[in-house]
Amino acid sequence: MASIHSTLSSNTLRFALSSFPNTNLQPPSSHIFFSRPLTFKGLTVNPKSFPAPLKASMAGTDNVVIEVFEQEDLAVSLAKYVADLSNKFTSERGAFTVCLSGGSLIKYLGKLLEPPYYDSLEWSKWHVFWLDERVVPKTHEDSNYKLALDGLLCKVPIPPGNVHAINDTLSAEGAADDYETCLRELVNSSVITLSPSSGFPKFDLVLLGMGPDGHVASLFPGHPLVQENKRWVAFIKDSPKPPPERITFTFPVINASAYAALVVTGKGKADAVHSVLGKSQNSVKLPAGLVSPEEELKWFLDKDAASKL
Ligand SMILES: O=C(O)[C@H](O)[C@@H](O)[C@H](O)[C@H](O)COP(=O)(O)O
Repeated sequence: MASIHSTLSSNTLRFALSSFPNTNLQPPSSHIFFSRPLTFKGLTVNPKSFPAPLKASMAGTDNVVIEVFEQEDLAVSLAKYVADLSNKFTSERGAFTVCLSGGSLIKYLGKLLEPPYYDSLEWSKWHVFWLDERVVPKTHEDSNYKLALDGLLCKVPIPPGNVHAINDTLSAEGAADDYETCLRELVNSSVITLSPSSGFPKFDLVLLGMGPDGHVASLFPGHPLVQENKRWVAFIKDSPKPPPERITFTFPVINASAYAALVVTGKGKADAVHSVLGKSQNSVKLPAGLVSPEEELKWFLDKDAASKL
């Protein structure tokens, strides 16, 4: 504590800690840091003035990293994060299982197509899944598969057999069942491991966006699916965000993952970010506040999304 006071102005410290009502400056290990000097409420936060790392804790989540970026730096840092995990898992176990969401996330992954990542990553060992998918044909503009295919997957040498999309000829119920069966087969063939503690599939990395209402994947605030604790993959026919019919991984699957990244940008997300990370956390947690992977959760925020912290 003394060393933190010696390196931070008290106002800056108060800002950092006010984001974490349950802050505990000892372990466990959550870090708040900034890639560049940023101004919050008239205060300039200089990354160099932060001890590395500033430790804090959040209720229910032991290992959370929150990083606030200038817009152009977010994609650079996200690419490095994904690449580091790809290197870790491909060398440790010969495969990297990564789950994508829809929305703006795909555009932020674009730096993976540039040096040094495009040539250095072991794309052939990637297995790609969707945390949630809209029940539309794969060629439809609403398809998360199409979004990822056009923006990323068609540009990298991932074997087509390692790209695990939903069966778009089935109903929402059928597609959810079929996708869960696909995951179980990949567990049997050891592509996906199982979490020893929960028995749910343990993906290496899940990449999430968050809606302005605090939803993640297709798990929306107040929807009964948020409580689903048996299924691996569930279906929804009344999604508040169109289109209404979707399939989604459930929270036990999201939270059995090793690493999770929440990529959240724009002023429209500032209230939800504040509800999840800010001082007065909602008593009823928004879905984004329930994300708690086994190893680490990292928030990639831009200044606008973090503007109410
Ligand atoms: O299929 C979907 O609708 C997404 O998976 C959804 O969960 C998305 O990730 C968020 O709504 C954030 O989207 P934006 O980043 O575009 O706001």
